[in-house]
Amino acid sequence: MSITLLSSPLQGFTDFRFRNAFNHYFGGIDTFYAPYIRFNNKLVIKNSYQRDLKLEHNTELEVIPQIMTNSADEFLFVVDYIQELGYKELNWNLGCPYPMVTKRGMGSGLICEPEKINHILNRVHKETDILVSMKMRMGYENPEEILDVFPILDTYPLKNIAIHALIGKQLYKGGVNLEAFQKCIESTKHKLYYNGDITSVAKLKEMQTRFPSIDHFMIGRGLIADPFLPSMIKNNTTTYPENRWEIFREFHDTIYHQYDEALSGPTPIKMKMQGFWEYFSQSFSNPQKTFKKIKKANNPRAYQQAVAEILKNG
Ligand SMILES: Cc1cc2nc3c(=O)[nH]c(=O)nc-3n(C[C@H](O)[C@H](O)[C@H](O)COP(=O)(O)O)c2cc1C
Repeated sequence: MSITLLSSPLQGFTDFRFRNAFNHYFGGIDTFYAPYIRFNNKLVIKNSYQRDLKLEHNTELEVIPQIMTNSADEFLFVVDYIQELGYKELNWNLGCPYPMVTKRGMGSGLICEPEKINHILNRVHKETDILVSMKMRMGYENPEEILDVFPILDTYPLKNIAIHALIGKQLYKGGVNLEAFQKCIESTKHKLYYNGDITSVAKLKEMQTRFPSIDHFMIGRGLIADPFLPSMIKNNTTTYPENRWEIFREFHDTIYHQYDEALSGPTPIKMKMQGFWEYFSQSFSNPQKTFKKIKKANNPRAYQQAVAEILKNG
Protein backbone atom coordinates (compact mmCIF):
# COMPACT_ATOMS: atom_id res chain seq x y z
CA MET A 1 0.00 0.00 0.00
CA SER A 2 1.41 3.41 -0.85
CA ILE A 3 1.54 5.79 2.05
CA THR A 4 1.45 9.53 2.47
CA LEU A 5 3.88 11.17 4.86
CA LEU A 6 3.14 14.49 6.50
CA SER A 7 5.49 16.68 8.46
CA SER A 8 3.92 17.36 11.85
CA PRO A 9 4.55 20.98 12.83
CA LEU A 10 6.96 21.96 15.57
CA GLN A 11 6.65 25.60 16.61
CA GLY A 12 10.13 27.12 16.68
CA PHE A 13 11.58 24.47 14.36
CA THR A 14 9.62 23.69 11.19
CA ASP A 15 9.26 27.18 9.74
CA PHE A 16 9.61 27.93 6.02
CA ARG A 17 13.41 27.98 6.16
CA PHE A 18 13.55 24.52 7.69
CA ARG A 19 10.81 23.15 5.43
CA ASN A 20 12.44 24.33 2.21
CA ALA A 21 15.93 23.16 3.16
CA PHE A 22 14.52 19.85 4.38
CA ASN A 23 12.66 19.30 1.14
CA HIS A 24 15.67 20.20 -0.96
CA TYR A 25 18.19 17.95 0.78
CA PHE A 26 16.11 15.01 2.02
CA GLY A 27 12.58 14.89 0.54
CA GLY A 28 10.12 12.11 1.35
CA ILE A 29 7.45 14.38 2.83
CA ASP A 30 4.27 14.89 0.80
CA THR A 31 2.74 17.72 2.82
CA PHE A 32 4.04 20.06 5.49
CA TYR A 33 1.88 21.56 8.22
CA ALA A 34 2.96 25.03 9.27
CA PRO A 35 3.22 25.62 13.04
CA TYR A 36 0.04 27.10 14.55
CA ILE A 37 -1.11 30.69 14.38
CA ARG A 38 -2.21 31.90 17.79
CA PHE A 39 -3.53 35.26 18.97
CA ASN A 40 -2.62 37.28 22.00
CA ASN A 41 -5.87 39.12 22.78
CA LYS A 42 -5.72 41.25 19.63
CA LEU A 43 -6.85 40.07 16.19
CA VAL A 44 -3.46 40.71 14.63
CA ILE A 45 -1.39 38.07 12.85
CA LYS A 46 2.18 38.26 14.11
CA ASN A 47 4.90 39.05 11.57
CA SER A 48 6.62 35.72 12.13
CA TYR A 49 3.43 33.84 11.16
CA GLN A 50 2.97 36.11 8.15
CA ARG A 51 6.52 35.45 6.96
CA ASP A 52 6.05 31.74 7.46
CA LEU A 53 2.94 31.54 5.27
CA LYS A 54 3.93 34.00 2.53
CA LEU A 55 3.49 32.26 -0.79
CA GLU A 56 6.93 33.21 -2.07
CA HIS A 57 8.42 31.41 0.92
CA ASN A 58 6.48 28.26 0.12
CA THR A 59 6.70 27.84 -3.63
CA GLU A 60 8.21 24.35 -3.74
CA LEU A 61 6.03 22.60 -1.19
CA GLU A 62 2.50 21.80 -0.26
CA VAL A 63 1.88 23.62 3.03
CA ILE A 64 -1.21 23.62 5.22
CA PRO A 65 -1.60 26.48 7.72
CA GLN A 66 -2.73 25.72 11.26
CA ILE A 67 -4.63 27.63 13.93
CA MET A 68 -4.89 27.13 17.67
CA THR A 69 -7.96 28.84 19.11
CA ASN A 70 -11.22 28.40 20.98
CA SER A 71 -12.88 31.38 19.31
CA ALA A 72 -14.99 31.30 16.16
CA ASP A 73 -14.09 34.93 15.44
CA GLU A 74 -10.39 34.19 15.52
CA PHE A 75 -10.93 31.14 13.32
CA LEU A 76 -12.88 33.17 10.77
CA PHE A 77 -10.26 35.92 10.81
CA VAL A 78 -7.52 33.42 9.97
CA VAL A 79 -9.67 31.80 7.26
CA ASP A 80 -9.94 35.22 5.56
CA TYR A 81 -6.23 35.79 5.92
CA ILE A 82 -5.09 32.46 4.49
CA GLN A 83 -7.71 32.42 1.73
CA GLU A 84 -6.42 35.76 0.55
CA LEU A 85 -2.98 34.17 0.30
CA GLY A 86 -4.47 31.33 -1.76
CA TYR A 87 -4.59 28.51 0.80
CA LYS A 88 -7.61 26.18 0.62
CA GLU A 89 -7.32 24.31 3.93
CA LEU A 90 -6.91 25.27 7.58
CA ASN A 91 -5.86 22.73 10.20
CA TRP A 92 -7.23 23.16 13.75
CA ASN A 93 -4.91 22.27 16.61
CA LEU A 94 -6.66 20.46 19.46
CA GLY A 95 -3.49 18.76 20.55
CA CYS A 96 -1.21 21.20 22.33
CA PRO A 97 -0.68 19.83 25.88
CA TYR A 98 0.95 22.76 27.66
CA PRO A 99 -0.93 24.03 30.74
CA MET A 100 -0.59 27.66 29.60
CA VAL A 101 -2.73 26.68 26.63
CA THR A 102 -5.00 23.97 28.04
CA LYS A 103 -5.98 26.01 31.12
CA ARG A 104 -7.40 28.58 28.72
CA GLY A 105 -9.49 25.89 27.03
CA MET A 106 -7.35 25.60 23.92
CA GLY A 107 -5.32 22.79 22.36
CA SER A 108 -6.02 19.47 24.05
CA GLY A 109 -7.88 21.44 26.78
CA LEU A 110 -10.73 21.99 24.32
CA ILE A 111 -11.40 18.31 23.54
CA CYS A 112 -13.64 17.96 26.61
CA GLU A 113 -15.95 20.69 25.27
CA PRO A 114 -17.80 19.14 22.31
CA GLU A 115 -20.43 21.88 22.27
CA LYS A 116 -17.84 24.61 21.90
CA ILE A 117 -16.18 22.64 19.11
CA ASN A 118 -19.59 22.28 17.46
CA HIS A 119 -20.28 26.01 17.69
CA ILE A 120 -16.97 26.91 16.06
CA LEU A 121 -17.23 24.33 13.28
CA ASN A 122 -20.82 25.36 12.66
CA ARG A 123 -19.92 29.00 12.13
CA VAL A 124 -16.87 28.18 10.04
CA HIS A 125 -18.85 25.90 7.73
CA LYS A 126 -21.81 28.31 7.50
CA GLU A 127 -19.75 31.42 6.88
CA THR A 128 -16.83 30.16 4.76
CA ASP A 129 -15.93 27.52 2.19
CA ILE A 130 -12.55 26.65 3.75
CA LEU A 131 -11.61 22.99 3.97
CA VAL A 132 -11.08 22.13 7.65
CA SER A 133 -8.85 19.39 9.01
CA MET A 134 -8.14 18.60 12.65
CA LYS A 135 -5.07 17.64 14.62
CA MET A 136 -5.96 16.25 18.03
CA ARG A 137 -4.82 14.29 20.98
CA MET A 138 -7.40 11.82 22.33
CA GLY A 139 -8.30 13.95 25.34
CA TYR A 140 -6.71 15.92 28.13
CA GLU A 141 -7.63 13.82 31.20
CA ASN A 142 -8.46 10.54 29.47
CA PRO A 143 -8.53 9.05 25.97
CA GLU A 144 -12.33 8.63 26.00
CA GLU A 145 -12.90 12.39 25.67
CA ILE A 146 -12.46 12.24 21.91
CA LEU A 147 -15.20 9.60 21.65
CA ASP A 148 -17.77 12.23 22.68
CA VAL A 149 -16.45 14.62 20.04
CA PHE A 150 -16.62 12.22 17.08
CA PRO A 151 -20.45 12.33 16.71
CA ILE A 152 -20.14 16.10 16.26
CA LEU A 153 -17.13 15.91 13.96
CA ASP A 154 -18.97 13.32 11.87
CA THR A 155 -21.59 15.93 10.95
CA TYR A 156 -19.01 18.15 9.19
CA PRO A 157 -17.18 17.56 5.91
CA LEU A 158 -13.73 17.56 7.51
CA LYS A 159 -10.84 16.60 5.29
CA ASN A 160 -9.27 14.37 7.94
CA ILE A 161 -8.43 14.07 11.63
CA ALA A 162 -4.79 13.56 12.55
CA ILE A 163 -4.51 11.94 15.96
CA HIS A 164 -1.47 12.11 18.18
CA ALA A 165 -2.17 8.98 20.18
CA LEU A 166 -1.57 10.49 23.64
CA ILE A 167 -3.59 12.56 26.10
CA GLY A 168 -2.73 16.12 27.05
CA LYS A 169 -1.80 15.54 30.65
CA GLN A 170 0.92 13.09 29.58
CA LEU A 171 2.72 15.98 27.85
CA TYR A 172 5.31 13.89 25.97
CA LYS A 173 5.71 11.11 28.56
CA GLY A 174 4.56 7.54 28.72
CA GLY A 175 4.32 6.59 25.06
CA VAL A 176 1.42 6.27 22.67
CA ASN A 177 -1.82 4.45 23.53
CA LEU A 178 -2.47 2.22 20.55
CA GLU A 179 -5.58 0.52 21.94
CA ALA A 180 -7.20 3.91 22.36
CA PHE A 181 -6.18 4.85 18.81
CA GLN A 182 -7.80 1.62 17.53
CA LYS A 183 -10.98 2.69 19.34
CA CYS A 184 -10.83 6.00 17.46
CA ILE A 185 -10.64 4.18 14.12
CA GLU A 186 -13.80 2.30 15.06
CA SER A 187 -15.65 5.41 16.27
CA THR A 188 -15.62 7.90 13.40
CA LYS A 189 -16.42 7.97 9.73
CA HIS A 190 -13.61 10.44 9.10
CA LYS A 191 -10.26 9.60 7.60
CA LEU A 192 -7.68 9.35 10.37
CA TYR A 193 -3.98 10.07 10.16
CA TYR A 194 -1.68 8.45 12.71
CA ASN A 195 0.82 10.59 14.64
CA GLY A 196 3.20 9.76 17.48
CA ASP A 197 6.69 8.38 18.08
CA ILE A 198 7.57 7.37 14.53
CA THR A 199 11.34 7.42 14.85
CA SER A 200 12.48 4.65 12.50
CA VAL A 201 11.50 2.68 9.40
CA ALA A 202 10.75 -0.29 11.68
CA LYS A 203 8.40 1.79 13.83
CA LEU A 204 6.48 2.98 10.80
CA LYS A 205 6.14 -0.62 9.59
CA GLU A 206 4.93 -1.69 13.03
CA MET A 207 2.17 0.95 12.86
CA GLN A 208 1.23 -0.06 9.32
CA THR A 209 0.86 -3.68 10.41
CA ARG A 210 -1.10 -2.78 13.48
CA PHE A 211 -3.43 -0.33 11.67
CA PRO A 212 -3.86 -1.64 8.10
CA SER A 213 -6.57 0.93 7.30
CA ILE A 214 -4.23 3.87 8.00
CA ASP A 215 -2.24 5.17 5.04
CA HIS A 216 -1.36 8.69 6.24
CA PHE A 217 1.35 9.11 8.87
CA MET A 218 2.60 12.32 10.46
CA ILE A 219 6.17 12.59 11.69
CA GLY A 220 7.26 15.36 14.06
CA ARG A 221 10.36 15.03 16.19
CA GLY A 222 11.60 11.92 14.37
CA LEU A 223 12.03 13.92 11.20
CA ILE A 224 14.29 16.49 12.85
CA ALA A 225 16.25 13.82 14.72
CA ASP A 226 16.80 11.89 11.50
CA PRO A 227 15.93 13.92 8.41
CA PHE A 228 16.64 10.91 6.18
CA LEU A 229 13.77 8.99 7.80
CA PRO A 230 10.89 10.04 5.47
CA SER A 231 12.80 9.26 2.25
CA MET A 232 14.01 5.96 3.72
CA ILE A 233 10.42 5.04 4.58
CA LYS A 234 9.32 5.95 1.07
CA ASN A 235 12.16 3.93 -0.49
CA ASN A 236 11.56 1.04 1.88
CA THR A 237 15.19 0.93 2.96
CA THR A 238 17.16 1.16 6.18
CA THR A 239 20.37 2.05 4.34
CA TYR A 240 21.57 5.64 4.44
CA PRO A 241 23.09 7.29 1.38
CA GLU A 242 26.86 6.87 1.20
CA ASN A 243 27.36 10.60 1.51
CA ARG A 244 24.97 10.84 4.47
CA TRP A 245 27.05 13.31 6.49
CA GLU A 246 27.92 15.44 3.49
CA ILE A 247 24.23 15.91 2.74
CA PHE A 248 23.51 16.59 6.38
CA ARG A 249 26.35 19.12 6.49
CA GLU A 250 24.96 21.02 3.50
CA PHE A 251 21.51 21.03 5.02
CA HIS A 252 22.91 22.19 8.34
CA ASP A 253 24.92 25.00 6.73
CA THR A 254 21.91 26.15 4.74
CA ILE A 255 19.66 26.55 7.76
CA TYR A 256 22.52 27.93 9.88
CA HIS A 257 23.20 30.74 7.40
CA GLN A 258 19.54 31.55 6.98
CA TYR A 259 18.86 31.72 10.71
CA ASP A 260 22.09 33.62 11.28
CA GLU A 261 20.92 36.22 8.79
CA ALA A 262 17.42 36.39 10.23
CA LEU A 263 18.36 36.51 13.92
CA SER A 264 20.47 39.23 15.39
CA GLY A 265 23.53 38.49 17.47
CA PRO A 266 25.38 35.37 18.58
CA THR A 267 23.03 34.30 21.40
CA PRO A 268 19.82 33.83 19.38
CA ILE A 269 21.58 31.77 16.68
CA LYS A 270 23.31 29.69 19.35
CA MET A 271 19.97 28.99 21.03
CA LYS A 272 18.27 28.25 17.71
CA MET A 273 20.90 25.74 16.61
CA GLN A 274 21.11 24.25 20.10
CA GLY A 275 17.37 23.56 19.85
CA PHE A 276 17.93 21.68 16.61
CA TRP A 277 20.90 19.77 18.01
CA GLU A 278 18.77 18.44 20.87
CA TYR A 279 17.10 16.46 18.08
CA PHE A 280 19.99 16.07 15.60
CA SER A 281 22.22 14.61 18.32
CA GLN A 282 19.93 11.58 18.54
CA SER A 283 21.28 10.41 15.16
CA PHE A 284 24.84 10.17 16.48
CA SER A 285 26.42 7.27 18.30
CA ASN A 286 26.69 9.22 21.56
CA PRO A 287 23.80 11.71 21.66
CA GLN A 288 24.64 13.17 25.06
CA LYS A 289 28.29 13.77 24.24
CA THR A 290 27.31 15.25 20.89
CA PHE A 291 24.83 17.66 22.42
CA LYS A 292 27.28 18.64 25.14
CA LYS A 293 29.84 19.63 22.50
CA ILE A 294 27.32 21.96 20.89
CA LYS A 295 26.25 23.42 24.24
CA LYS A 296 29.85 24.13 25.20
CA ALA A 297 30.58 26.07 21.99
CA ASN A 298 30.30 29.64 23.14
CA ASN A 299 30.97 31.58 19.98
CA PRO A 300 30.28 31.04 16.27
CA ARG A 301 33.82 29.78 15.58
CA ALA A 302 33.71 27.26 18.38
CA TYR A 303 30.28 26.18 17.16
CA GLN A 304 31.56 25.57 13.61
CA GLN A 305 34.51 23.62 15.03
CA ALA A 306 32.19 21.51 17.17
CA VAL A 307 29.98 20.72 14.17
CA ALA A 308 33.01 19.78 12.03
CA GLU A 309 34.30 17.49 14.76
CA ILE A 310 30.91 15.83 15.29
CA LEU A 311 30.44 15.21 11.57
CA LYS A 312 33.96 13.90 11.09
CA ASN A 313 33.24 11.15 13.58
CA GLY A 314 29.69 10.55 12.31
C1 LIG B 1 8.68 21.79 20.39
C2 LIG B 1 7.38 21.28 19.82
C3 LIG B 1 6.54 22.16 19.13
C4 LIG B 1 5.33 21.70 18.59
N1 LIG B 1 4.54 22.58 17.89
C5 LIG B 1 3.36 22.13 17.34
C6 LIG B 1 2.53 22.98 16.55
O1 LIG B 1 2.81 24.15 16.28
N2 LIG B 1 1.38 22.44 16.06
C7 LIG B 1 1.03 21.13 16.27
O2 LIG B 1 -0.01 20.68 15.78
N3 LIG B 1 1.81 20.31 16.99
C8 LIG B 1 2.96 20.78 17.52
N4 LIG B 1 3.76 19.90 18.21
C9 LIG B 1 3.40 18.46 18.25
C10 LIG B 1 4.01 17.70 17.06
O3 LIG B 1 3.56 18.22 15.83
C11 LIG B 1 3.64 16.21 17.08
O4 LIG B 1 2.25 16.09 17.02
C12 LIG B 1 4.13 15.51 18.33
O5 LIG B 1 5.49 15.81 18.60
C13 LIG B 1 3.98 13.98 18.16
O6 LIG B 1 4.61 13.53 17.00
P1 LIG B 1 6.10 12.90 17.05
O7 LIG B 1 6.06 11.84 18.12
O8 LIG B 1 6.31 12.35 15.66
O9 LIG B 1 7.02 14.02 17.41
C14 LIG B 1 4.95 20.34 18.76
C15 LIG B 1 5.80 19.47 19.45
C16 LIG B 1 7.00 19.92 19.98
C17 LIG B 1 7.89 18.94 20.71
